[in-house]
Amino acid sequence: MNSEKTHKTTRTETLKIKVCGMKHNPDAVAALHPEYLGFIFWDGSSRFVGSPENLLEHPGSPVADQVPELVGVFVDAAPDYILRIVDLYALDMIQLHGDESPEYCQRLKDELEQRQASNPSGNHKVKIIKAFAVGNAFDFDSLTPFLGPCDFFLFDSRGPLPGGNGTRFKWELLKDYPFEKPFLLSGGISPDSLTDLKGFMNSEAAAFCMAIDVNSGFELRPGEKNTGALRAFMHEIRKSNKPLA
Ligand SMILES: O=C(O)c1ccccc1NCC(=O)[C@H](O)[C@H](O)COP(=O)(O)O
Repeated sequence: MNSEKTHKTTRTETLKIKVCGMKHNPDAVAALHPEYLGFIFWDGSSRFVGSPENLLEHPGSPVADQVPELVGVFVDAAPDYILRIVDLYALDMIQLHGDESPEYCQRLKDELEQRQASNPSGNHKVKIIKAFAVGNAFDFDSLTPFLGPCDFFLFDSRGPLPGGNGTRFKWELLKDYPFEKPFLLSGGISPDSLTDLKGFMNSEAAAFCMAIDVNSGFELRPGEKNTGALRAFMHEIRKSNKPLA
């Protein structure tokens, strides 16, 4: 076994769960204690949480008992818009789900760090997730410029929409992932994915996978999650959720 392989089969963290596309029942989903809850701030999505004007009428967190970390999902949005939503919703993470460049990500990171530094009570670091759409092949080297500005990567399936397409990509492509940057696995995950997920979790492709992202595969309608299906799914994942030795 070469040293690269030895290194890549050591997953030391248990996998976390992100439930994305919250709109109609965020509190019920938060009560299941996923580690992350995602809210879509792109008005082309059927899961769009509302216009900034609506949000201004309801400032503060959309989740009453805010245990999970809150993730705002944006698609090629103006940085000022993102920063406004970060404040309104007390976001913990920003997920960039469009064609944002490394320079854009860096500017956003700088802005967030400046705001953190100028807030005397603020040790709250807002993290950046950059999402990438994966087709039949993927050039991981193209991600090198994103390593500095981004805290996490997210791999989703390429499709007609920027996200929420409900389709899977070939997870085995991730065995060629060359970085140590933790990533989220996303795209078309549903209750039917459990067997494949267990296989994935035990494969070297999952070495740097930090979370599983679920969305349309657990919906009663766009933005309303099926909490029964989620509870059963999360139980199964957590039961078999051991880091590799
Ligand atoms: O979910 C959406 O409507 C959406 C729209 C535009 C950009 C991103 C969006 N979702 C972001 C996510 O993180 C989803 O969980 C991810 O795309 C996977 O969705 P699905 O294939 O439905 O599981």
